[in-house]
Amino acid sequence: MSMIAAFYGGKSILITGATGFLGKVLMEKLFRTSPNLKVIYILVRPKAGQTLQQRVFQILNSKLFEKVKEVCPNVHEKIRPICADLNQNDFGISKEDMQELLSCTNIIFHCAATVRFDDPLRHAVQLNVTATQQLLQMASEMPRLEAFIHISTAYSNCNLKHIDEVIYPCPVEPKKIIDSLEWLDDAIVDEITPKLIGDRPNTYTYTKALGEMVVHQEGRNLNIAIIRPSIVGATWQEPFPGWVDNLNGPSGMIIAAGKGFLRSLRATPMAVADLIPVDTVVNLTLAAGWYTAVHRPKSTLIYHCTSGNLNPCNWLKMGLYVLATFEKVPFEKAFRRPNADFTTNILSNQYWNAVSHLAPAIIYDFYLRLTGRKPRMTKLMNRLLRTISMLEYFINRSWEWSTANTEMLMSELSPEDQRVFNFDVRQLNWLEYIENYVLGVKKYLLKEDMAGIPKAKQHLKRLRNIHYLFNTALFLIIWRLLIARSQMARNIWLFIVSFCYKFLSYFRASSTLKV
Ligand SMILES: CCCCCCCCCCCCCCCCCCCCCCCCCCCC(=O)SCCNC(=O)CCNC(=O)[C@H](O)C(C)(C)COP(=O)(O)OP(=O)(O)OC[C@H]1O[C@@H](n2cnc3c(N)ncnc32)[C@H](O)[C@@H]1OP(=O)(O)O
Ligand SMILES: NC(=O)C1=CN([C@@H]2O[C@H](COP(=O)(O)OP(=O)(O)OC[C@H]3O[C@@H](n4cnc5c(N)ncnc54)[C@H](OP(=O)(O)O)[C@@H]3O)[C@@H](O)[C@H]2O)C=CC1
Repeated sequence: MSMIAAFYGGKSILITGATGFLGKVLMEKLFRTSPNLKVIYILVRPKAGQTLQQRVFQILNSKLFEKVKEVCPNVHEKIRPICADLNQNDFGISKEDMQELLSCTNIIFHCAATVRFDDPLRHAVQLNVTATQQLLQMASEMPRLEAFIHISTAYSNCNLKHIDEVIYPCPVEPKKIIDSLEWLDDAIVDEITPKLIGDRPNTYTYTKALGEMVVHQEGRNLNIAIIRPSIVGATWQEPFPGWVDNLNGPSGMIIAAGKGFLRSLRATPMAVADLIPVDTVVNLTLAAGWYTAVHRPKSTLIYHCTSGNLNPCNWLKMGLYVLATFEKVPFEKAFRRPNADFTTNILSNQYWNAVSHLAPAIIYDFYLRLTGRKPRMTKLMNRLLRTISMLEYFINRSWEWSTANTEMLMSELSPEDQRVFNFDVRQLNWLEYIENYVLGVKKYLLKEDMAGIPKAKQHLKRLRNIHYLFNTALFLIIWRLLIARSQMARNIWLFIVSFCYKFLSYFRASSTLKV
């Protein structure tokens, strides 16, 4: 019997960010392995014209939850959506709901965050810092609380090269930042943002670091653990391989490469591609929840959930695995054939951006205009280039994360728990994982049918022929222009023609002699 699964039985669990990528997988695993848990409270906001109930209904009826329904048929009764917006005071939770949460919650998993790299500082602080502070305040009023698990990111200290499982202080206290944002106007905040974030690349990593500091300072009387995952990717094993539902991190890039939009990338081929499957993060999170509640460590433990030091893979290998998978399972209606290069040089990257990205987009838009349609490719390409420029920081560096706490936790698990809540990334086969990831992107993000693969292959063949034809025509035009203008080009041309003629004559003569 799994001790961890048994521990969550009968518990009331509060999850923030349950409608997000990680939150959904966390909820699924909890219901599947501890179907006798009492209730999962989820803080949800109405969104995109959908009520809370509609959002929950959609999640529970998705493919991800198919297995859950077999082991926990009354899952609808065990999930309790609570209307909440983490940007509001007291999260805008009604008095009755708040009362229930305060008196019943046993475990908190705080996953909600803004993961956008370009969020204005004010918004990122509101969600990643102030909301965390408010949740800690709530937690301190919960008499039955056994553990508070905060999800951070391994990149919260990406300004360092070697990162230990400790909290690194930020120069300006989070409280001071929160206070000053109350009276500073947006223009001044924008002006001081680069100074505040310092050598971090964006407001996301900076505010996640501030969030950790808040947890450390204001959660002293609570049983807390912090999980720091690196780049979270599709599921590895559970509930099935390759599940993914948003474009963050590599998923968007896999689509862009598979559809032939992304043809070159400024990336360091040998830098470590620190991907971690979402189900691995969830297993570690649940194990940490159990350990924190049962063993009550004296200080806040931080767990690095990374792959680089245990089972490293670099961007070159990952890129080649992705490209190899496109050969077997191509995406439909590609713009160009998937084929990409990594470059580390900024100038050559700009050249390839112009030649491989912008020029084909402009030519295609010209064709759309000619055929009376609205041009859209250049706009799309510029958006993609902007996204890539924000990811470049992460694909041109390597970090070393120590994993002593994570390894300690693994050793504390029974053999059964090591199997059910497996977070040993050493067992991961990257090629197999990437194949399933690409397949998952095709199925769950692009909603493409496997029956369309022969047609997609046919389409790629057509694109290859167009590519050859285009290159040949371009070569001939340039050559013709050169011959018209340069004596040297004419001489080379005459030399090639006479050489070919002599070669053919010799070949013909020798074959006549043989007969
Ligand atoms: C030498 C030889 C080599 C040969 C081999 C070469 C092979 C190369 C093949 C290439 C194969 C590729 C596979 C490898 C991938 C490499 C890249 C991997 C990148 C990894 C990055 C890791 C970062 C990790 C950081 C830390 C991790 C975390 O803690 S947080 C999680 C990460 N967070 C994010 O990823 C958020 C990023 N997103 C944003 O910040 C914003 O969305 C944005 C700034 C990117 C865009 O903002 P904007 O306001 O313009 O648009 P928005 O409204 O958000 O969306 C507009 C449309 O764009 C779509 N979208 C959104 N995000 C992405 C995305 N990441 N990728 C693609 N598209 C995206 C969005 O859905 C919208 O679409 P529509 O609705 O259709 O308009
Ligand atoms: N994805 C990754 O690569 C990594 C993620 N992480 C961390 O993991 C955690 C989960 O990330 P992930 O699941 O990928 O992110 P998602 O963007 O998929 O999910 C974010 C969640 O936060 C919720 N949320 C955002 N704003 C509010 C708000 N104002 N009120 C209520 N809820 C809100 C979202 O709700 P809604 O659906 O309503 O928008 C959603 O449920 C985050 O803390 C992130 O920092 C760490 C490392 C890597």
